[in-house]
Amino acid sequence: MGEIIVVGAGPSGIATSACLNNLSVPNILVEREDCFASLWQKKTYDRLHLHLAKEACQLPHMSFPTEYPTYVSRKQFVQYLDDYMSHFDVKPLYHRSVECATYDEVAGKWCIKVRNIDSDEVEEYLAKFLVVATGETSDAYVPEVEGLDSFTGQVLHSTMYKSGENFQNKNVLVVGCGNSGMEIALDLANFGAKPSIVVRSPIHMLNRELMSIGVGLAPYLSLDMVDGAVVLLSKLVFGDMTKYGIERPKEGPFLRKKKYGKFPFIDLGTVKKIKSGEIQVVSSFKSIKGDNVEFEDGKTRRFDAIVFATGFKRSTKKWLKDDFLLDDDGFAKQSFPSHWKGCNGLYCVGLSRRGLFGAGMDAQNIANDIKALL
Ligand SMILES: Cc1cc2nc3c(=O)[nH]c(=O)nc-3n(C[C@H](O)[C@H](O)[C@H](O)COP(=O)(O)OP(=O)(O)OC[C@H]3O[C@@H](n4cnc5c(N)ncnc54)[C@H](O)[C@@H]3O)c2cc1C
Ligand SMILES: NC(=O)C1=CN([C@@H]2O[C@H](COP(=O)(O)OP(=O)(O)OC[C@H]3O[C@@H](n4cnc5c(N)ncnc54)[C@H](OP(=O)(O)O)[C@@H]3O)[C@@H](O)[C@H]2O)C=CC1
Ligand SMILES: O=C(O)C(=O)Cc1c[nH]c2ccccc12
Repeated sequence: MGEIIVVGAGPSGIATSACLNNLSVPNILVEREDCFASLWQKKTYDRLHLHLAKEACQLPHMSFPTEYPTYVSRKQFVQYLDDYMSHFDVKPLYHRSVECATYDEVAGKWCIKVRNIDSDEVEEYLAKFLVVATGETSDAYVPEVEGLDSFTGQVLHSTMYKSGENFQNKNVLVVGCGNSGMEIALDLANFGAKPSIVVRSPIHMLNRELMSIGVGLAPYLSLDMVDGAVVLLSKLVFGDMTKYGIERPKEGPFLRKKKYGKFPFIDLGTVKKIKSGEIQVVSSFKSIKGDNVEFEDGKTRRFDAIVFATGFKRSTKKWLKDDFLLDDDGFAKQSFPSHWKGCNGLYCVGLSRRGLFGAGMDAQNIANDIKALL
């Protein structure tokens, strides 16, 4: 029994539990993995850093240590979260996977079925409030590809990739040119592999400085003006990339993020390696036969490994029996700023494509709302 159940001990769930503890509101935080921030501890690659300045990534009531760099490393971020949990007395129940949550109109409570992965028993919780903090990247997405099961080389999703250490001199196909794919291709090239990356759609190329300019201008200028400035600077910095097989979209990067949730690619050195030929850009592929990949442009090439950096999906709607709070893709259905509050004491945090900063704001809003309702 617990009046408040928070599902997911990533940054969002940790921040929510901390904000509730800060208001002396008891809560139970459940997590399916055996650790907190499992994405950051177990499902991201070694060289990863936060790609927004630390001021835009810290959780409520605790700044990053002053000695931290502007762009915090994965390990530093995990250490910060560990310190944050200790400071706010956040204690997740691990190896608890939520499998069903339904609202009991008569009891006026959420009935939550949680599988204890250690005992394989199903634990049942009744709660007045339910907070969904299961993340935008909770399930790896790998597209169906004709002949993939015939591929003789290594196949992995970006969540399984750690570094290019074991890929030296290997021909590696990276599928997907989001921030994961573009940085994994860079990492492979740095370790002496021979990466090719599939770019199937136009993409914007920014770097940390341009991103910072865009985020800094956003509160003062229209989206059009911010995008205009950032795209002009991007063209000055990166030049025309069409000869390398990369087009820019017609709509600006910040408009695309707002309209489609498409994050701009923030370059950390990939573009230079594409220009030098150390990273080859290839078109979409049609099929796989053994260790040969056939591309839409008719070319066939041999690869030793395929890394699917093809993003994520969400399975929240499979266990959460509610149609108001989340859309079918598992993102907040309502638009900012009231996206975090549902009906019958249901809330979501970190599901509005506004990153860690947005998740922190959601967490504080939810804790304040629940406190006022108790
Ligand atoms: C490679 C990568 C880099 C990123 N870099 C940045 C960045 O620089 N800046 C930024 O703002 N954002 C970044 N993001 C976005 C990312 O979503 C956030 O950084 C952050 O992880 C969101 O925290 P969260 O707690 O909402 O989700 P998550 O960190 O995904 O945590 C969700 C937790 O819920 C648990 N869970 C899921 N389903 C269940 C269930 N049914 N029962 C119990 N537990 C469950 C999961 O195991 C997980 O631990 C990045 C994402 C990726 C993949
Ligand atoms: N802090 C950091 O440095 C990093 C942050 N991130 C963040 O993590 C989140 C997830 O990023 P990421 O893992 O890159 O996932 P994304 O969803 O951002 O990108 C997925 C990519 O895969 C492509 N894709 C999907 N299916 C196919 C297919 N069948 N064939 C070819 N290409 C395909 C997409 O192309 P299309 O657009 O055409 O659909 C897209 O380029 C984002 O918020 C990102 O910003 C990720 C890595 C590093
Ligand atoms: O998911 C990520 O990688 C993020 O950095 C989230 C994010 C929050 N605000 C943004 C503005 C532009 C690009 C990404 C983000």
